[in-house]
Amino acid sequence: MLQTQTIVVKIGTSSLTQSQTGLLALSTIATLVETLSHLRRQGHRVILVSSGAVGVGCARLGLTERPRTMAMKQAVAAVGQGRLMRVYDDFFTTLQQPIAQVLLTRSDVGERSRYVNAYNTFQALLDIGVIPIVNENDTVAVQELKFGDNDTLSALVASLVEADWLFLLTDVDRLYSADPRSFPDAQPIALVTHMEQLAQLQVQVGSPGSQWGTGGMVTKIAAARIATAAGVRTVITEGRFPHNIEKIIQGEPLGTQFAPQLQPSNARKRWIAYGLIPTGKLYLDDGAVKAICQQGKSLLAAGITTIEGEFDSQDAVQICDRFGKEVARGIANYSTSELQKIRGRHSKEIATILGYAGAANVIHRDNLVLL
Ligand SMILES: Nc1ncnc2c1ncn2[C@@H]1O[C@H](COP(=O)(O)OP(=O)(O)O)[C@@H](O)[C@H]1O
Ligand SMILES: N[C@@H](CCC(=O)OP(=O)(O)O)C(=O)O
Repeated sequence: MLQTQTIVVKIGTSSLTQSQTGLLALSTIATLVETLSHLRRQGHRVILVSSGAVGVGCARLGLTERPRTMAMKQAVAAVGQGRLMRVYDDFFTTLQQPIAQVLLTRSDVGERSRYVNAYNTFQALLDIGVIPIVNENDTVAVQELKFGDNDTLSALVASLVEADWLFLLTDVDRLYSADPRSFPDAQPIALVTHMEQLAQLQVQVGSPGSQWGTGGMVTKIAAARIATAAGVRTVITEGRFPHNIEKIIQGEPLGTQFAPQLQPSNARKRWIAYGLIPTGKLYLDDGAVKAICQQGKSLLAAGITTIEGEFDSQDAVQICDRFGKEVARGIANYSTSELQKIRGRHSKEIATILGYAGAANVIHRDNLVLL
């Protein structure tokens, strides 16, 4: 028997609802509930990240398309989330499986103490055999502080709980070299051992497939990047056949599997990379990019060419090469206004320029995460 695994399963609106009517896909939900309850009874720790609040809310209110304004989306999500949980509770209760609702916003993981608190709550729920059902707290999240899509949210949850598996259930059986709806000859991809492979294969990810889905494959691949960096094996597979989750855990090569990185970053670094919300951007010259990316050095003021955004000391910033490609994230020791004065200058000059002695580096390597 397989040792206890922590398994995060994310199901998208496209799998939870019928494409024509927008009504719930009850047989899919029933099979999903059966599968997850079975995994629980085998001793595994299971978390479900479920979309569908907006989709179900629309169906309940008889709306024929996804609302456009933020306030209306939030209102519709408030209608749908309760309905969705009611359905899950009915199904799971039939199998005597307790569940819990966990609604998160971006700021819940952006602050270290709340992140740690969320971790503790998940562990407590899993310890007592509950399946937490997670969604973004759509009703209160403001645009700038939204995860925006549940693929990303599920990857952050998988990283937070140090899961073994993340399953992204959707309405295609796997990732293809291009969107199979538009390119019927697109080639299926079974295994991705490292993310650069996708660029080498020139995989095209298109736009969301269904009327209700939000992110298409773009957000699923971004999620796979976050999760695999945290050591989580990630699988994109078809939501219509939730039983496949068990087959995949037992080794069947279904869906597209993304191998976990062998040396996952530590919990604090993962939080710096994906929990914190960056408020600025630093552009580096080539020498500085090499120093931080290849030599494991701290970032010095001398290598910074341009600064964007308004941030304070100890805020998170994105670090980009001269082409604007993000190469790392980190916590800055200086604010925007301080950095404007010291960028491009030698560390020894900092005290004279600012009139006080600060840190010798702009971002210490312990606070720096390569992406
Ligand atoms: N390279 C690709 N391989 C597979 N599907 C793709 C690809 N590019 C785009 N897609 C589209 O992504 C859709 C799934 O995304 P989405 O509708 O957002 O689902 P969900 O609601 O499950 O998150 C598929 O229906 C498919 O049309
Ligand atoms: N929080 C939103 C989900 C947004 C989302 O990512 O949807 P989907 O692309 O269907 O996974 C909802 O419950 O409707």
